[in-house]
Amino acid sequence: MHAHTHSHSHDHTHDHVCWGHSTHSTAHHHRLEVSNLAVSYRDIQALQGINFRTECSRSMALIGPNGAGKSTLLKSLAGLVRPDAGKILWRGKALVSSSHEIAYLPQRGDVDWNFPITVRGLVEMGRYPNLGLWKRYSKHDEEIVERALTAMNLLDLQKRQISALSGGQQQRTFIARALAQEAHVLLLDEPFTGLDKPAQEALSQLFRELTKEGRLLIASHHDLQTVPSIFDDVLLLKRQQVAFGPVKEVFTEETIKTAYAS
Ligand SMILES: Nc1ncnc2c1ncn2[C@@H]1O[C@H](COP(=O)(O)OP(=O)(O)OP(=O)(O)O)[C@@H](O)[C@H]1O
Repeated sequence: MHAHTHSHSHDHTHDHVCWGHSTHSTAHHHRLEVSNLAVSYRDIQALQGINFRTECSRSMALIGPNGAGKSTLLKSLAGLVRPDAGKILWRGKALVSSSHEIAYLPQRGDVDWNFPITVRGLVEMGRYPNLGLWKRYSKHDEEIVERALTAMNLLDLQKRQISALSGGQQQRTFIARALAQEAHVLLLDEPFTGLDKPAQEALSQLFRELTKEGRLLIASHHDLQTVPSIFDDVLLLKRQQVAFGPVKEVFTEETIKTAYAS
């Protein structure tokens, strides 16, 4: 684990980021390819036959009924669950779970919001994968944390405990941590759940900005109505893949019916 963190710390240059102002575009290298993915928990086949390709600057919704495998797919992309079969390639290589390029935000219910840590403290944790074994938290790290807090409009709240935040503020704190990590790929498990309308609107605006900057966003989502306004692509699933593609093309009455049919 530490060895991975270490080996990744050196390839952290601006040529490798998919956002920013690099003159030679490398965006086409920043592709995520999943082929024939299958995941099971002991005797439960949670997922099989998952196939899709996407890339930086796009956002993708994972849609399906309870137990369809949305969280399982996000966890396998985050390297937290080991697939039984299939491949996950990020930038042409097998995904390494400790890569700082991938950030994972668990479902709200899976987070211990009473854990004693401040907003700033949580965002600073985003720098750890980038530090390597011997490096110290530097001025540069501090600047990145500051920028992430600013971007998420959290400067005024930075000293607050995460337990004393609203749901929307908590989501922004986790996204700020992903920004501090300089993640290219954001994997979010039901980020809109528990947010009121204004907070949802703010979060979808934020999604648009993050993808415009060149990040790849993948989120499980429950509200079918808001899919077209938030996401570019959709993967409908029900333990198996029902459909994948641009929302406009594949998010149809028919595919939705297939995914939700009992
Ligand atoms: N740790 C686990 N051990 C055993 N079975 C699990 C585990 N996690 C998930 N499962 C099972 O795998 C299947 C897929 O679950 P998953 O949580 O991925 O679905 P989901 O689409 O995210 O559901 P929801 O919308 O309810 O969050 C379910 O049948 C679930 O019970």
